[in-house]
Amino acid sequence: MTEISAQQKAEVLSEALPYIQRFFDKTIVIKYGGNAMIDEELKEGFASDVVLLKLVGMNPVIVHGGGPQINELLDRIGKKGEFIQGMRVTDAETMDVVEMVLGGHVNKEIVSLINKHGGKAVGLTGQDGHFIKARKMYLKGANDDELIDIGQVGEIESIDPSIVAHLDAHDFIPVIAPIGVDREGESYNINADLVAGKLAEVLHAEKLILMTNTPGVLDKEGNLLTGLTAARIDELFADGTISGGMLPKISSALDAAKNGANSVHIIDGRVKHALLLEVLTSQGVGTMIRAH
Ligand SMILES: Nc1ncnc2c1ncn2[C@@H]1O[C@H](COP(=O)(O)OP(=O)(O)O)[C@@H](O)[C@H]1O
Ligand SMILES: CC(=O)N[C@@H](CCC(=O)OP(=O)(O)O)C(=O)O
Repeated sequence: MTEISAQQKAEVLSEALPYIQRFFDKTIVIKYGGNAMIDEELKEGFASDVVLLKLVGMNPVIVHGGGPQINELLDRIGKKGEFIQGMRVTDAETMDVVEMVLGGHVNKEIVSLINKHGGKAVGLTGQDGHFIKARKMYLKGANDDELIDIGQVGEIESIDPSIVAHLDAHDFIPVIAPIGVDREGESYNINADLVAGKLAEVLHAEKLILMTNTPGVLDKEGNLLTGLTAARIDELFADGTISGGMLPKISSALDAAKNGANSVHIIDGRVKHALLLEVLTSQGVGTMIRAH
């Protein structure tokens, strides 16, 4: 990194003032993808950024993924992770692993890192207070009437925002694992992008930030698309530019942009302090998704 002078440092800090004013007391939903949890330095940087945003008066709400971490544990028990349209095929044994990894290890690691940096993080899954109500999801097949069963995967029926709002109001930082529950108490594995998007809607978030492992959405030549509207997204879906895990990500980003989140961004979580750059500087990185 090139050295910057004391004067330049002061200017960077001063540049944050209008953003702090604009986002004071606003909710920022941050999806921390499993692919962005690469090394300790990045994870520490993420945790300290979250604490900084909270201390300057914003309400960060974290939803985390953990896809690669689930794959790692599946590998260890000799099971291969399988995805269809960006969704994990989840049989009963896989669901146990999902609950262990998302509700256990990954959630607790993020909570503990935030707390180490001086925040007051509280870990939750949708089971807590039944706040994420889910039902079994089926994927659409090639023909419209064909439905694909992918096991214990859920789609969101509703999210009760009150627990998160209570935690925010008392200076806690909610850290949410994407597990939902139905009326019978059955757990469902939900794609974390869907939970983050819906949460941003019900909380009327100022920002939804999806942190992943690409510079943003790329076109077929690999160039970064800095802004996308619904019409352009339809074209990119149709010509196959968007695939795999980017499918649910863009769908939920667009739904959130249409239904209540003020601005929606897909950013590169492999960049150190990507969160601070996005929220507190004019160097917003990645792709911004807009309804129109
Ligand atoms: N057009 C595209 N632009 C960028 N990434 C894409 C695109 N289409 C598919 N992808 C894939 O989507 C991945 C991000 O989704 P995913 O693996 O689910 O990440 P996360 O764990 O962060 O949710 C990228 O690493 C890339 O492989
Ligand atoms: C149904 C489904 O696909 N659930 C995801 C939940 C975790 C997730 O979304 O993690 P990333 O954000 O790191 O991809 C999974 O099992 O991998």
